[in-house]
Amino acid sequence: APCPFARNGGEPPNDEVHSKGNLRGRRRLVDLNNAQVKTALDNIIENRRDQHRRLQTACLSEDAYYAIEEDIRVASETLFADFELTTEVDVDPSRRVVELANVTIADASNIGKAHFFGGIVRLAAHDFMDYDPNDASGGSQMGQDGCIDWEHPANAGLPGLWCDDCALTEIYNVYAGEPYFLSRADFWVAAANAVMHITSPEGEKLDLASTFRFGRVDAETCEGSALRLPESGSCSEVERVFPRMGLSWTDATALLGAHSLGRGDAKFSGHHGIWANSEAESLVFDKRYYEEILRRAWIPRNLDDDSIPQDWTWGGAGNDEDDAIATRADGGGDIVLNLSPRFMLNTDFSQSPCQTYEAGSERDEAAQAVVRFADPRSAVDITGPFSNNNQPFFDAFAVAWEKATTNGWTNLSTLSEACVPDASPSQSPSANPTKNPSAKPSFPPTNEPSLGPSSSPTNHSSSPPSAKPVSAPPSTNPQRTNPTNEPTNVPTAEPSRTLTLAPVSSGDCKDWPSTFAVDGKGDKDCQWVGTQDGTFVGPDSKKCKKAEFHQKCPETCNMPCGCVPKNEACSANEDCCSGNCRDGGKKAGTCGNELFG
Ligand code: HEM
Repeated sequence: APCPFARNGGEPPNDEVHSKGNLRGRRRLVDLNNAQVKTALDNIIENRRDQHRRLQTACLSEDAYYAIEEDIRVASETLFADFELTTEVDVDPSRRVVELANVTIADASNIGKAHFFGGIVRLAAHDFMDYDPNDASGGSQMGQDGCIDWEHPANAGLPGLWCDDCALTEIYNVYAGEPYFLSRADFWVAAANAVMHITSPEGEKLDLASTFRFGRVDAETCEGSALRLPESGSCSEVERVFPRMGLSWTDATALLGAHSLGRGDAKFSGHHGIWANSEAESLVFDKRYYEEILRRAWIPRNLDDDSIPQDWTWGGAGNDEDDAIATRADGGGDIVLNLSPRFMLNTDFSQSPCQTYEAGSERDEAAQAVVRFADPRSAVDITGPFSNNNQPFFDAFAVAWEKATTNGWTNLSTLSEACVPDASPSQSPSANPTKNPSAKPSFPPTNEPSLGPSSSPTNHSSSPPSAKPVSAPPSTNPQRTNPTNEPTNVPTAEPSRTLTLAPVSSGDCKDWPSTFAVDGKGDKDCQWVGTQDGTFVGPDSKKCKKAEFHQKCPETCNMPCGCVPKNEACSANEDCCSGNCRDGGKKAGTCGNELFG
């Protein structure tokens, strides 16, 4: 074939002459605009890639996949082992002590463990939520490519999970080299799958092995990635990001159920607390997130403080308290003793019936999915009680997760039952890590409950790994799909809800008005329960004073209409929607005052 570097008729250049004066180099530079030359260079690069692919393991076995899970389980148990509290604790008098009697040491340990598990799932999600098939301005369409912007505040907390001496990174180093050559992107998905398998309820384990795919190639840069991630401020962020990823409202709603796991941290996002109802529950991947959305009388939090992002909480005990810090008398360090406040983000609420928009709007699909995933036992009272069946949620999650984690890739490979040793050359490419795969990482036991993503920089480096292992491209030659104009919201068949929606609009907040069962008078809406002029003042309402209402569903926007059920004494520190109401030391029966006053 004619030599692309030759000027005269494609004759091969005289190597001796060229090499002496370094003419070959210069000639190449001169000819870079030549299409023929470009093609030749592309071929050379492509050949190099092929070479790498041949060196890559063509196979990832189920054993290896589950070995990752086992490593993560062992790491979590070692890092966050429950510890015995053998000595007295001195509670810091400057901090309020909350429900001290209810807090166990296991809770303190669970905080760290849930954050470790939650952080792993969040890491995978932050990698895939930057996918945009129509925008390759950052170098690619992004998506699950092992690349996130570590410096950006949107990813705050994650560098404490993925750093040179972080447990998760150490586990990865085992699988980054021979014979696995797993990319970071593949590993983050496998690790998140492992977490969901470990933390889902016994007897209902969510095993995503059958939909797991490997072969993604890592990107080393992804400029602008963090700007593509959703912010927590409003429902429209869900609309900005998820349809772009080819996901439906049902998919988005299912993915957000991952918030049943882990926590928000004032240090990182500014949103502090857990979505679940207890530290122990925040360690479980299940449908509680949807139950919580439906069953609580959510009220806005941090409206008056610009330095803290606004979100939602409810009137449960500990939800508005400071942390209580106990110092171990034996010098073992501080222990956070409070139950974390329960919270929801504005974006979480976009999935809730409480913010259903116009009847027939796309968002209604999300509202209905929330009800379906929560699986209330009664079709009329969707605020509970709920079944123990996680299947509707898990089924939808598996579909959405597969789409989200494979977006933009084709020809990814599935796990094999077993891998046959490959006869192909075994020498690994120089770019690949060479760590001995049989050397399992070890995690020193610790008594501190605060390790993990929330730990201080003294325990974990605050920056991502300086020399991130780079994987060879996979043998299956996966490719990025071409930009497509995928349909934005895929309609899904939904069961119909029995309650009638009559949205009330109030600025950005559109509420689904509560209905109240009024003894002997049928259902009444919040407007009726409020004062005559429509100002909603809860217990000050003339009608509320009769205290003969049963609240059917929570108000979330700006209509704090929560009445005390007839003859119900406020004995428990619970919210109105659970049938009881907060006491908080005040007179029984002042639920509305306590919640909304
Ligand atoms: C609208 C989209 C989303 C928003 C606005 C959002 C926002 C947040 C925020 C503010 C936090 C707290 C972070 C911190 O302070 O440490 C968080 C944590 C978390 N997110 Fe999301 N998220 C979204 C989607 C997702 C998705 C799709 C997943 C997974 C499928 C996910 C999984 C998690 C998990 C597991 C945590 C707990 C992390 C931990 O315990 O460290 N999120 N998210």
